[in-house]
Amino acid sequence: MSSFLFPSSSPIPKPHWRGNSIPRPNRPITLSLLHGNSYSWRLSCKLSLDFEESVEEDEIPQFLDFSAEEEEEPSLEKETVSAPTTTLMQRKKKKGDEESLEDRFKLRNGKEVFEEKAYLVGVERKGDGECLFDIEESLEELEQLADTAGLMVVGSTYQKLASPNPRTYIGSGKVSEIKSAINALDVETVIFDDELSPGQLRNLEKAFGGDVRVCDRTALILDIFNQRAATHEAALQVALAQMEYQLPRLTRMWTHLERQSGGQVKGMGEKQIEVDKRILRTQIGVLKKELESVRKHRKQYRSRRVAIPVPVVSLVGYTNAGKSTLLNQLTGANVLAENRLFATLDPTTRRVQMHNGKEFLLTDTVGFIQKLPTTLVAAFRATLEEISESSLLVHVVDISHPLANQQIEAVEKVMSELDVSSIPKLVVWNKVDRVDDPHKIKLEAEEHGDVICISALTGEGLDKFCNAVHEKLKDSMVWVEALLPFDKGDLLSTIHKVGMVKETEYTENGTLVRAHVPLRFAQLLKPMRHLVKEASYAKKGEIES
Ligand SMILES: Nc1nc2c(ncn2[C@@H]2O[C@H](COP(=O)(O)OP(=O)(O)OP(=O)(O)O)[C@@H](O)[C@H]2O)c(=O)[nH]1
Ligand SMILES: [Mg+2]
Repeated sequence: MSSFLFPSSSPIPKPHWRGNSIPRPNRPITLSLLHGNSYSWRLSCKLSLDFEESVEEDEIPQFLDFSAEEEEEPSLEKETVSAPTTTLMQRKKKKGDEESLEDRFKLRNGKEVFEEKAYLVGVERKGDGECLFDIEESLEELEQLADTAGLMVVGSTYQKLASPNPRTYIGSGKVSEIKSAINALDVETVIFDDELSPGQLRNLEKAFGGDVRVCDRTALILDIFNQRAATHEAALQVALAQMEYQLPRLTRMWTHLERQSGGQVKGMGEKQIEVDKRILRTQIGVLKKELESVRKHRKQYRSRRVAIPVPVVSLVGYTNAGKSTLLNQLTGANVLAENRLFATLDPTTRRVQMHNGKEFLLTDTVGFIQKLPTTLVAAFRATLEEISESSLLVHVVDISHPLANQQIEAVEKVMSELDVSSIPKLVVWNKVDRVDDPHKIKLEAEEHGDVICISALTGEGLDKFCNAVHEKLKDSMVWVEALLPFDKGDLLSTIHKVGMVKETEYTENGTLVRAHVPLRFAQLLKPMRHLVKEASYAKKGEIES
């Protein structure tokens, strides 16, 4: 566990342990520490249990179930036992369905997670032209997100409203309807398609009863990012985004104090909330400092890369569009590419060598999604800054997706927030092997003019893609004439690799090159460009005399 998330002295989390299987001697068991009130926090660790005495099979508890009470905790903490712990046990006993419960532990993102039953809820805003996806499409995507997070979606509903209800997001009738569905379908988590305010979250939890976890799209995405974070920097960024999300939502945690004491300690809960918030703010500060130092290191690495005059091309696009598959195809890299959302969080850069000997660096990075949480965009800004330093942006589109147009718009919306409008762009329609009528799609692409059709999976169109990249890179190159002395043969071969050579001429003082080269490289060639001027002045002088 990352110690910055839940230091043992912090009263913020309500740790709640769940074991994944029936404990038996010498059999490894995975314990998951779940946060009681939010879906956002989870830690898993594997351990083996030693039984001190032999016990009969039927005496062995069917599921390990620890609450924070068993640990040395401050007394305030002891009073807050997470409700879902008992729910899971009761539910299991109630159903008597031991095996099916064990079956619900699934491997997700390399981690074992308990596949909770989830119910999805959305609101369609009447007359809202802002929304790119209609409500059913948005809920479908939410289902994919839930699946990626390791949840089992058992139902969904939505309501058309002029604007979401400020108290409960949905109307009271809908709340009752969902309550019935919770009972009928044995729902453990209700996920809302929009970010809920702290008040809405609290009221909904109250309305559904303590057993049910209520979370929103943002918490779900943060949870996926948390599961996916593979590097230290990504983990820090996600933890920061989670804490920023959590900060205004701390309010509900201590309200039980007032309830339990019949109001005698009124105000105590509020005091504790302030303490919690202060602790969380301190942790946020520590995280930010740690992130800064990690970033400093990455910057150093990047500046070393900048010294290499190879143009950088960044792949951007909606999550699952095929960016990593394209990088893998072109470079033989081994970036995880799979049919789940947010497979990639960290930027990966590889060198692409084209058939004609030209080279460029290709960077794959985190995918976008509609309603991307602002806390995440802010936390990942540094990672996304890599994009703003590229010579070319390649927007990868999954053209086989029924919502390709909406996805394009969603990507453009995020890009407009990133201040990259000055960088040349190339649009690539990927997965042409999956469309019903590839011929029609290719004709459409031709009509658009600036679109390349490819299949990153089969390799179709990749040569055309590389040529288009090279042509586009010319936009970010500058025209130079340089006289390279004969002992600078290495520079000449670099110009051939990264630039576009129009002509070379061998003179008695060296090779005269006329070419388009990346701006950074043009600066490196400055002394040799002066040589051209000097040579032409000298020539002019000779003619005149
Ligand atoms: N049929 C087909 N499938 C593809 C193609 N390109 C990618 N895929 C599949 O689409 C899924 C997503 O591919 P990724 O490369 O992981 O997508 P990504 O854009 O990197 O996704 P994120 O990292 O989540 O942003 C994988 O199952 C790929 O095999 C293609 O050209 N044709
Ligand atoms: Mg990827």
